[in-house]
Amino acid sequence: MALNPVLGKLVSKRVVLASASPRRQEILTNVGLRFEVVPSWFKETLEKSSFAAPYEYAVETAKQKALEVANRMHVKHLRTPDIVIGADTIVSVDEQILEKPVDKQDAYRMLSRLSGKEHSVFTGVAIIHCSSKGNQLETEITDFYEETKVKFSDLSEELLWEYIHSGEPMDKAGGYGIQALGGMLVEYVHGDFLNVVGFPLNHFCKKLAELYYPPPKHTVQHIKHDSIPSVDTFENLSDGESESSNFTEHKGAKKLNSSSMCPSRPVYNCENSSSVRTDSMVPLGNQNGASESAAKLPSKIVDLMDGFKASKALFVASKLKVFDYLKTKGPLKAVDVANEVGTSVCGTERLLDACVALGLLEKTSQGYSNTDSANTYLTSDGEYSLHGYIIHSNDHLWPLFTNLESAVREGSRQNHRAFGRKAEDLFKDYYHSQEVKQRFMAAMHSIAHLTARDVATAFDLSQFKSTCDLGGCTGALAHELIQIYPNMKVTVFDLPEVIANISYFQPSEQCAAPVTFLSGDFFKDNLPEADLYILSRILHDWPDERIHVLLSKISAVCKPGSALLVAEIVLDEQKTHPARAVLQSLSMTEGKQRSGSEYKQLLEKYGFTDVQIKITGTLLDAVLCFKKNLSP
Ligand SMILES: Cc1cn([C@H]2C[C@H](O)[C@@H](COP(=O)(O)OP(=O)(O)OP(=O)(O)O)O2)c(=O)[nH]c1=O
Repeated sequence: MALNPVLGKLVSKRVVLASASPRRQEILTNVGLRFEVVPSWFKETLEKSSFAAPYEYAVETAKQKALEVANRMHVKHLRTPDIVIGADTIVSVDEQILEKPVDKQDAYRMLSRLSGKEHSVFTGVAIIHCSSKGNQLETEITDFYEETKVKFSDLSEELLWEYIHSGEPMDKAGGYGIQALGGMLVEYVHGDFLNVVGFPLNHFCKKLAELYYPPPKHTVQHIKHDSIPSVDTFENLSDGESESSNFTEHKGAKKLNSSSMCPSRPVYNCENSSSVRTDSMVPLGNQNGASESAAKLPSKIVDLMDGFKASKALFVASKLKVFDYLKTKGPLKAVDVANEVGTSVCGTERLLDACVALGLLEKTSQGYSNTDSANTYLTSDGEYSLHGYIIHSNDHLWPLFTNLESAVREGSRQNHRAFGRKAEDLFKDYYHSQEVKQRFMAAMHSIAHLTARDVATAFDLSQFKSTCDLGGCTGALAHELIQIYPNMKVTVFDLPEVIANISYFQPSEQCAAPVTFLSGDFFKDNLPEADLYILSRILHDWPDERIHVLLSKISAVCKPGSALLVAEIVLDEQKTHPARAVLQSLSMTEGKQRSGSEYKQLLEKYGFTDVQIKITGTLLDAVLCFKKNLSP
């Protein structure tokens, strides 16, 4: 399926996501969809027993969520969106529908029902194409659902309550979040994982493809609703009235007079429920009146043109500690954030809205708050905080990249232009002031901590009793190695100015076998003895002559059978992917990124053999090789 062209069809449209779910926002943002978020006020109170199947309930709720937003925007704000997307996720077990728990007891009730069993997660989705004729809102509704089967292990009471007390279950259907701690409860998943998290992206894209690239006319069932009934929050409605009005709604077309709000509570008649499903509806071409043959928007190029603005918005919000304030005090209005941070209200509001557009924050009537991933990655104390690396990117890489044109013209690093001093030696530059040193260490720590598990588990390292992480900085990888291989003794070997500053980065709980930190310069000093040496994110930074010194020393100290683990981004053989590595090269260090065969060649040159390369698919790949046994 050609994904980009499908989503590209939405670029020129005003798309609204009628959902407060940060997960849905994240899933759609991640694939580059641009949309506004207008959470629906529709109360999820449809009578469940009146639906023949659980998915019908989810589809109808999704539809009503989207219709409420479309209608509200049209009537109250006179801003008719082109497309409104609504979704509803439910868990179904033993014919019962579970939504979000109302309290901890309710979460307990739900999770104990799911324990040891398979259940279904249904997400209903409604895509509503809107247009405005005179005073009237006209809509065409496409809806569908996706089912994923999930099986839980048997959950002990202790585990169950510990999970409930984590707070995670409360805003999630069925009382669990598969994408986080709840993942530990799950034995298997059959079907679309993202469907469980709240949005069936694959089915959504297929649906868009059907809508925008319809098959030849004779195979398409084309149904047009002239309009849909106005929907309010369905709170004060009489059953009798609503039932009759909704029966006709199921049949299809009805005129909407958007100026007269006419609340109605949809109740499914099971026999007729299938007539409501409008999977095969096709919108009547481009609702903005633009010709279909107009030039296609090059969305990738447009994204690249805007990319620097997005990066800078992230950097500035991080630097101002917006995510930290929102984590502890959110939701906050723009004026409150401005007061906390000491910035202008209008500038702060623009920045916060930009962060919402980028999927980093969410916005509701109570104010702005962090998305889950902002809490995890963007706060300075987040579990996998990237704050240090983001600040390094803003303060160090940004000025260098501002001079990229000169860097390309001259083929050299631009420290003199960016910082008024030459990069005589890469690390002398980083360590010239205490502040810069700490910033650099925080940056290295955040990436090392995030990638530690991938590097430590890329190969089974349990055979090695002693390991030396050369240039291991704060010990993030070393601590992970000890967690995974409790019998391993790990030494971090790094410059004295680094070792003097590591205390801030040590994990609070003491490991049974602590990491040993040793000061030294791996180019000049004797290396400690070890069965396994590690060079993580080192080789790409140094020129060939320095690498020659380093690898010769490691090779000399390595006993036959000992090994060297190199963690780097390994380029493909064409040396153009992954883009992260290629873009990193633009900072013009004297070192370079290498392909798998180049690493193999390099390591074999220094007496290493049996070179194995593991492409992890994450931020760092791993290369393991062994010191050649002496010939008999
Ligand atoms: C089962 C499961 C659900 N969920 C979430 C997805 C949905 O956000 C939520 C179900 O509630 P929904 O009512 O579908 O959505 P919502 O209240 O979050 O947002 P809105 O009504 O504004 O659209 O549960 C997970 O995040 N992980 C899971 O594993």
